[in-house]
Amino acid sequence: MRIENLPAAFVDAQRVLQVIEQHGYEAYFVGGSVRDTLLHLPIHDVDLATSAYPAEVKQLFACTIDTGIEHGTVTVRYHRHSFEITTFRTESGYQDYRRPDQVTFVRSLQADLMRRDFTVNALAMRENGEVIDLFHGLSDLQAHIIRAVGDPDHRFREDALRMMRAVRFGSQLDFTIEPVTLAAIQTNRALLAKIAIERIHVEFVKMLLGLAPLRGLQQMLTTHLLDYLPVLNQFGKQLTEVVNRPLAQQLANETQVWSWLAVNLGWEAPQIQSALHAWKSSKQLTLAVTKVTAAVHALLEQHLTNWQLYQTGAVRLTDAAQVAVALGHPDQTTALQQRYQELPIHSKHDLAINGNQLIQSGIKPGPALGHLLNSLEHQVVAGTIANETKQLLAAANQQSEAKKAW
Ligand SMILES: Nc1ccn([C@@H]2O[C@H](COP(=O)(O)OP(=O)(O)OP(=O)(O)O)[C@@H](O)[C@H]2O)c(=O)n1
Repeated sequence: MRIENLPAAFVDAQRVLQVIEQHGYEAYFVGGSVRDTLLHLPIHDVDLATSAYPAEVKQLFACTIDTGIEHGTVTVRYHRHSFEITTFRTESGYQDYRRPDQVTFVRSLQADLMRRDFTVNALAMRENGEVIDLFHGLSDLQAHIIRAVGDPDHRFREDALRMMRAVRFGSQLDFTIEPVTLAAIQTNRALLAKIAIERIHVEFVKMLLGLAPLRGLQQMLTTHLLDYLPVLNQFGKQLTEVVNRPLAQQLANETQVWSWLAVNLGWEAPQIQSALHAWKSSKQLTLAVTKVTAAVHALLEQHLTNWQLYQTGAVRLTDAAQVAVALGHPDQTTALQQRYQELPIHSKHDLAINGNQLIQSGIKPGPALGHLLNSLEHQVVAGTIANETKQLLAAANQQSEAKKAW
């Protein structure tokens, strides 16, 4: 089959393919961009595969970057776009990091496609939009099936992360995992123990952001992939209940994913922090999830204070409101944003007084001054004092005197 009118993302890449072909090599679009074009989904990166060796590719373009030359990948900069061009290759038994000594460059497209994970990811496309389908990827795409290319045991032994990827694509695309492939996940699950948590993390989050996240979680439970997921492996019983509760709305970002899990699993701040630490998450994400989860709890119990609104911030408030919706509660996004906008201040910088002004008014520098400023911030947010310099100065001096006398 041939795709007419390729999306705009392919235009410069088509020129790159033409250049390679004009020099006598084969070159194709491969991977996710072909799959997603056929599914009419947005395209992220356009990856190219070629029979030319990296050194040969480099000779053809003015601007190239050696992104992974030992694995056969050269990045070509063309009209301000970047394309990863990878020499056809086969790999044997790479587990976590692609080992150059296990990569063999080949001159055949078929050998390259054969070592790819799933049939829907093993499609190639010529510059003119003609699809090359050596492993029945098109019929699986039409039938919404995730199926390993060839023997699933081989594919999973080559890279155990593919077991997570199967579940991820199943949820992301709302596709069914073909039974033999699914059974092979259960058989090979222990191989996941060798995979770096950072890679598992990416797939797990994409899975929960997908169209069918509960089915994905259910598959992690039934195949026992879950046993190899840090911290969550201790929550099998609770997760069994989670998958039976409907998700009223798709989760929209990673903060929402972890907050939704935290609320479902009853995690408080210390548990969130240790779980996200085990999953090697950034401090920024951990802080966001801690705040959003606390806000969701307060929302559900209907006692979200102004101070909590203030501390959570506008973006995280929307995340909290959306997680509450996903949990089946009414949408409070607009009401919360309005309450937030009406707060007298939105950060410490908005306070009509600062430390220097307090010192000039006779208050001694030191930790007590910091406490005093925090207390003024609290009072302004709570609405018990106006955000007005004179009033704040008077209140500060009064509170500082009262402390001294005490
Ligand atoms: N463990 C892996 C990872 C990738 N691939 C192959 O490399 C391609 C590109 O991989 P990647 O960019 O990780 O995924 P995409 O399929 O492009 O999907 P997405 O960008 O949505 O993650 C895949 O389509 C697949 O053919 C594979 O066979 N095994």
